Amino acid sequence: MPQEDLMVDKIRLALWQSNPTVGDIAGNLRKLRAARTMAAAQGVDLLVGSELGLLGYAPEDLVLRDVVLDAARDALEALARETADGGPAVLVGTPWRLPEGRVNAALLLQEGRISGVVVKHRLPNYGVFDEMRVFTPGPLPVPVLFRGLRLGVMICEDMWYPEPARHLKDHGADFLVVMNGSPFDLGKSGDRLTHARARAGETALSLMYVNQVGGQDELVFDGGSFVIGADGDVDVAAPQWDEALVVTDWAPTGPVKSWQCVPQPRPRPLGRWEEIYHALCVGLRDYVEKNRFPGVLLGLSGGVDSALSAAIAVDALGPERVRAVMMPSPYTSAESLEDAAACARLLGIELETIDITPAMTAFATMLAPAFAGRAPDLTEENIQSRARGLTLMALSNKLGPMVLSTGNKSEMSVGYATLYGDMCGGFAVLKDVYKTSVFALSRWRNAQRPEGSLGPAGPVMPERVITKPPSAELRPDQKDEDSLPPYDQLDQVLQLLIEGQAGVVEASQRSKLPQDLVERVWAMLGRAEYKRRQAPPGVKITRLAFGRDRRYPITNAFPG
Ligand SMILES: Nc1ncnc2c1ncn2[C@@H]1O[C@H](COP(=O)(O)OP(=O)(O)OC[C@H]2O[C@@H]([n+]3cccc(C(=O)O)c3)[C@H](O)[C@@H]2O)[C@@H](O)[C@H]1O
Ligand SMILES: Nc1ncnc2c1ncn2[C@@H]1O[C@H](COP(=O)(O)OP(=O)(O)OP(=O)(O)O)[C@@H](O)[C@H]1O
Ligand SMILES: NC(=O)CC[C@H](N)C(=O)O
Repeated sequence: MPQEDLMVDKIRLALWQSNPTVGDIAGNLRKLRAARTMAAAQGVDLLVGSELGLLGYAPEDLVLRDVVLDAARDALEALARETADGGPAVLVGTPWRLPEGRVNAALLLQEGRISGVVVKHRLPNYGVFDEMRVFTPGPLPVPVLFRGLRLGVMICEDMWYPEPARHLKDHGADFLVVMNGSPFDLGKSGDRLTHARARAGETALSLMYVNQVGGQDELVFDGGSFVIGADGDVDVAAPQWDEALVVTDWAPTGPVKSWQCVPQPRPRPLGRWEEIYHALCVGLRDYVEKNRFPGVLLGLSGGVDSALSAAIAVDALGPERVRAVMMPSPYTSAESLEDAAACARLLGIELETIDITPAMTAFATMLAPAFAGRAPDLTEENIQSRARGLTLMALSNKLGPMVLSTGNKSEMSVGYATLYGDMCGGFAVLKDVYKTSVFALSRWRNAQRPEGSLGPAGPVMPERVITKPPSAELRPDQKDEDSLPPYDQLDQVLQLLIEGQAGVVEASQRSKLPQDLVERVWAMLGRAEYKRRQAPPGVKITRLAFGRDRRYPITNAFPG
């Protein structure tokens, strides 16, 4: 019977906002089956997943391996057979092999078979994306048929340009369904809505947007799936930062009988600091869980970076999975000892003390002949930082938790950190957070406990940790501002030079700060590239994070 004759007058679609683990096809399939069972219990006709949901986004070079594609195909064929049970059909994202090459695809599974394949047309190849490297682009998409409906399926980047949606509309799409692996950054949810509204407006079609949630290496996915009407109004919104199965009801309405979704109450939108804090917790939690660490350990100095890193770790993993170590030297102040102890107490974590003075003495003795006649300088300061790094790595080797690195974006920008010292570790949760934001997030967390947190209510660090001048305490009376511009100025200039891509003259004009200060920051930024290449990964939250997003040569003789 022709599909049009089967045309339904209402349909129930479930949006499956899932947190897959990249590469875990069997585990992701298990979760998809569980979601389908839940959807079946609610009378769902079609379950819609996120981009490459079976393998997880972003799979990078994994999809170049034939065994991976074979495993994805076997899993898909098994799931397709299961849809003969009369339960919901499934629209699932997966890498797929076609005669033209390896593609980023969406497969419609219904009535025991694969009934449609849609291929991603626009492969993003900028910023953190490298899809041209591993996939062949498909032609402009045409609708897939489901119970007489023409589903206008697009995959992520395809929604960011007008042609795919227009092509689907020209081929009779009843509404648009977009499957996404769209990572979080500040401002991303606004961008998504702008593009979704543009496509809905141009085609006069409603649009369903399904995104992944969870952390994957440096990327974190906020979910935030939604449905908008052709008028651009948000009818349905899934929560951010959590897995969700959202059941939606659709019917042709209005004078022209266009398919629309029945509106639902929407979750409370998150504020700026709350959103960033969630991103950091989810990014760290999933890195630790998906790489199967029992927990984390970190140096707790009494300073704000390690205090905030510890708070995030406790909120994400629970106090019993976070271990802190105070490693005093002769330069450590009584204030720092008190503040580290107070942080640990407030967070409910164990604080161990391991004095690094014996290591400093041992190195001084070992190096004395080689250093004869030379005055102490930065070398000895870095040895302190390295003694701490070595101690933490030894504890990690012996006991199993991953070392949490505490460096922030301001320090990473200008190289204000010791290679193989405080830069050592597996993951740097604050890597993309400027120091001024570290202060703001600390104040925010002291004032409220985030929803879903495994940490305590109430303040997590003494006020003094936030208000005292930052110091590395590697020599008497040292302050960060002896070597760096004040953080409010430094961060303003860095944001202009990095995210704003401004030149020195423009950054000086826009910040109203002296050009020689901006030149100094620009020089430090360039010189520190070698350190950043050796830095641990961390959660991307800004428009331009270090790592895959910003690739400058280390050896770089371009003047200015
Ligand atoms: N282009 C390049 N490619 C590869 N390697 C390069 C390099 N340039 C230098 N190097 C190597 O790197 C070494 C210099 O780097 P490194 O040993 O790290 O030392 P360095 O950058 O000279 O000093 C560390 C800086 O970080 C500050 N710090 C340390 C610890 C904590 C904090 C804090 O407040 O959080 C701040 C400290 O006050 C100092 O300003 C050189 O001796 C050389 O071996
Ligand atoms: N006395 C210490 N005991 C334990 N860890 C330390 C100590 N000093 C430094 N560290 C570790 O090294 C990291 C870099 O610390 P440092 O004090 O040099 O600068 P910072 O960037 O101001 O960090 P923080 O604000 O946490 O002090 C700290 O975050 C901490 O993890
Ligand atoms: N997976 C993708 O195609 C992501 C690209 C897209 N522009 C986004 O970040 O939302």
